[in-house]
Amino acid sequence: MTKVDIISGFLGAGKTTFIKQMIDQVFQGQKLVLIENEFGEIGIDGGFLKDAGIEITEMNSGCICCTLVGDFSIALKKVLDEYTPDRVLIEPSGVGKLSDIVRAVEAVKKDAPIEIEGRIAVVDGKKAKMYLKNFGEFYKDQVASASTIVISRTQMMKPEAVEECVSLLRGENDQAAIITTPWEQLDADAIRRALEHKTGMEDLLEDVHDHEHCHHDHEHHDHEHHDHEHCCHDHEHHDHEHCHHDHEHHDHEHCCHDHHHHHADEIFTSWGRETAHQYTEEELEKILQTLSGETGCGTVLRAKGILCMADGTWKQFDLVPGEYEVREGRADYTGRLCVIGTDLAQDQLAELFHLV
Ligand SMILES: Nc1nc2c(ncn2[C@@H]2O[C@H](COP(=O)(O)OP(=O)(O)OP(=O)(O)O)[C@@H](O)[C@H]2O)c(=O)[nH]1
Repeated sequence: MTKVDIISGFLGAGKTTFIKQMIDQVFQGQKLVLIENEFGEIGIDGGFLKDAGIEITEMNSGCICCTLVGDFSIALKKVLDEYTPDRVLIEPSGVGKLSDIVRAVEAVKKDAPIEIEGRIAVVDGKKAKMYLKNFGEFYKDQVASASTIVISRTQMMKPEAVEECVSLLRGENDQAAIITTPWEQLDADAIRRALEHKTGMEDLLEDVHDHEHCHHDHEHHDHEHHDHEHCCHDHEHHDHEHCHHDHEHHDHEHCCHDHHHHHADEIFTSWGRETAHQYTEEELEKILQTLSGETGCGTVLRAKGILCMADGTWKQFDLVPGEYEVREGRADYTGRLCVIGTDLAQDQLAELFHLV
């Protein structure tokens, strides 16, 4: 019997980081295959997992959604035949719907001995509210379809903000185990318990408490709402809000008429480049600062890349709104970068990265 875990989560939520932690702590000694489906991305994450001896299959032909469910089922079957793994980890694109992937995996059950263990949604705790509001169609599906919700970045959040986030998520899913503990404090047993979702009596009581709390919270914390908006770039928020009226409308339709829903590529676009351009540290810093804030290039939701620096070293970067990280990287065959968002102005992005 091959176990299957699906690790969904919006753009930049922390899926890859959490998968890495699970591989290190929870799935040691198991024969693993990771199936990744990135949205318009050049595979930038793969390196460390390959080093760890994990077999990686990338599905880059498009976002696994209703139209690709059949293709995905075939790809999964192929992986099962080829590697006979103990466990398959599936990392869908950030804008994929968890329910679509579950359906695709379920379809393989009749042909192969598999069992879905974890339906995981990784959620960036600092952005859950904004994203639920602005990208509800994709976001809600991930949260609502999950058996375990993993909140990232809780170590950077005030306890009240974590509680508020839990309440919001509970509003979409009152069954899932919700991991609120900062990841560096999580050990294998804690993760395993959450994945198996074996809640003891105390956990159950806590759930009830959280749930009650949730309604209460919704009613009275408008001021908190503004705080949150503020930390996630007010301007962007308004942009999103603007475009979201439409989405909300369709969201509603989605509930009633499934065929009216959006495909990820109708809403999100990606821009990627390979480049031999060499950047100074200051240049890169400035670009990332611009990109994580008011870009004037559209709404940037995610960017990552690996670039050659003027001093011959390589730097890898990861960016979500309001936050970015630069790490030492290993030389690649050339520099590569990718930006995902809505209404992206590609020419301006090229200019920002000095690629015109
Ligand atoms: N400090 C901290 N950083 C985190 C946490 N989760 C994610 N990150 C950072 O957020 C960035 C994005 O994390 P990834 O694991 O690549 O996110 P992802 O969901 O795989 O992103 P996609 O590539 O869009 O699918 C990285 O820079 C991570 O180091 C967390 O809990 N704490």
